[in-house]
Amino acid sequence: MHRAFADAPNRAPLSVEDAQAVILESLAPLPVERIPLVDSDGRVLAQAVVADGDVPPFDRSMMDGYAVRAADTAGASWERPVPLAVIEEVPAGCSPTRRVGPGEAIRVMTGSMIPEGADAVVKFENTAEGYNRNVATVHVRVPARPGDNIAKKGEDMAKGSVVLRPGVPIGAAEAAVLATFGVAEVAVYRRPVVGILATGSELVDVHEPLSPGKIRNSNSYMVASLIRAAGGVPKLFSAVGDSVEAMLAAVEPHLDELDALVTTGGVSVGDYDLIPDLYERLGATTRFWKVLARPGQPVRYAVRDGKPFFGISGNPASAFVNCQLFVLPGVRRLGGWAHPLPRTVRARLVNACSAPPIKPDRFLRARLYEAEGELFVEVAKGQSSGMIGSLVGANALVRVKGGTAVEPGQVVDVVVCGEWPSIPPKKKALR
Ligand SMILES: Nc1nc2c(c(=O)[nH]1)N[C@H]1C(S)=C(S)[C@@H](COP(=O)(O)OP(=O)(O)OC[C@H]3O[C@@H](n4cnc5c(N)ncnc54)[C@H](O)[C@@H]3O)O[C@H]1N2
Ligand code: MOO
Repeated sequence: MHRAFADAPNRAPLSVEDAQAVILESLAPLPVERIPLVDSDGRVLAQAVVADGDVPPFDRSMMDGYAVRAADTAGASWERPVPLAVIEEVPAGCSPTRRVGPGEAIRVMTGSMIPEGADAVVKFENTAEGYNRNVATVHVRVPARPGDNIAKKGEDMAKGSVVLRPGVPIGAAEAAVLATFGVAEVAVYRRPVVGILATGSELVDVHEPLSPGKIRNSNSYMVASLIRAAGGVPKLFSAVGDSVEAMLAAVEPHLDELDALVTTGGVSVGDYDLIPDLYERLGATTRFWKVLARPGQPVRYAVRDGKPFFGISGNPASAFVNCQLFVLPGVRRLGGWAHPLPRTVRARLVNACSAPPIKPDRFLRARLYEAEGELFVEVAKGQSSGMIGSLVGANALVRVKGGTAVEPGQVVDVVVCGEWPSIPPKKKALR
C-alpha cells in the first residue's frame, strides 16, 4: 500500500465541514495570560466582563447649561423667559452640595452630576444670564421636559450585566469597555506559535539565485502572513529538500516551542511526498487525509499531544485555500476565538468562470466588493492551483458545489478572506 494511505486506509475524503469539525473538536484554546490593557489590541479576550457598577455611574448632564426642575420652566418662551436663581455651579468631576428647589437652577457642564431635585438640563443656548436683585439669575427661554439632556445612571451598561464575553478579538470597542470597568490587566489567550516548514528539493529561499529546476519558496511567507492575521505567531524554518531526515532535523528540536506545525508540499502521492513519513516519525496521529475541495484536495491533518499538524499542499493556491479552510480555523481555535471558522457571505457573481463541474467543491479565487448596497464577486482569471499571480487582489473564494456550475448573475456562496472595498474599480453590476 502506498504510504500516503497507510495510516488512513479506509478513510474517504471528508467534506469541508466534516474536516473543519474534526479540527475544531481536536483542539482546545491555549492557556490564559494577563497583559496590560494598552498591549491587548488584537489579542483574544479570555474573560467575561460583568459590569461591577452602573455606567454612567450617576445621572449626568449631556449639555453645558442649567439643571432645573422641568415644571418650573412651563410656559417659558423667548418673549417671556422664566427666571430661576442660580444657586451653585457644578463642573464635571465635582459633586453638587445643594439641592435644586422650586425657582432654582444649578449651572452644570457636560458630564456633571445632576444635582438632587433637578430633572432636566436646559442648554446655555436656550437661556440668558443676568442678575435679579443681586442674585445670579438664569432666564430660561424654552420649556424643559423631565429627562431632557440627562443621561440616566446605568442607561449605557447596567450593573450586573455581561458586557463582554470571552473569545472576541480586542478592538476599539472592547478596549473602551475594559477601561470603563477598570480592567487594567486583561486575561487573553496565549498566541499560538505556529512552525512553518516548506518542503521540496526544488525550493530556494528568497535571497538565493535561481538555477534550472528551482523556484523560490513563496509558501512560507504567504502562510506566515495568514497566520499572523489570524492572531498566531509564525516561526519560519528554512525550507528543506525531500528528505525525512532533513525535515526531522529542522523541526524536531523545536517541537516543544510550537503550538502547531504547518508543512507545505509533499502531501500527494509522488515518490518524494514524504509528509506521511514525517508525521509518523514525529508521533502524530493522522485524523484525515484528503478533503472534497479543489484546490487543496490532498491535505493531511494529524495531532500529537493536542498540537495540530497541518500537511498542506505545496501548490501555492492550494496552500492558500487549505489555510483559509483548515489551518486558520485551527489557529483561531487555539487562540481562543469563539467563532474560528471563516466568514461566509452570499454575493452576485459578475463574470463567467469556465471551470467544469467536478465532484469536489471548488473554491475559486475572487474579488469581493460592495456596490450600491449589494455584494458582488468577480472570479479571477487564473485558477490553476499552481498560480500565485491570481492570489493578488483575491479577498474571497467563491464556493461552487461539487457537480454544479455557476452562471454570471447568480448569487453564490463566498468564503471571505479579507476586507472588501465599497467602490469597485470596475463596476459591472448585473441584475
Ligand atoms: N499522481 C498524483 N499526482 C498528484 C495528485 C494526485 O492526486 N495524484 N494531486 C495533485 C494535486 S491536486 C496537488 S494539489 C498536488 C499536491 O502536491 P504536494 O502538496 O505534494 O506538493 P508538491 O508536489 O511538493 O508541490 C506541488 C507544486 O507546488 C510547488 N511548491 C511546493 N512548495 C512550494 C513553495 N514552498 N513555494 C512555492 N511553490 C511550491 C512545487 O514546485 C510544485 O510545482 O499534487 C498533484 N499531484
Ligand atoms: O487539489 Mo490540487 O490542490 O487541485 O491542485
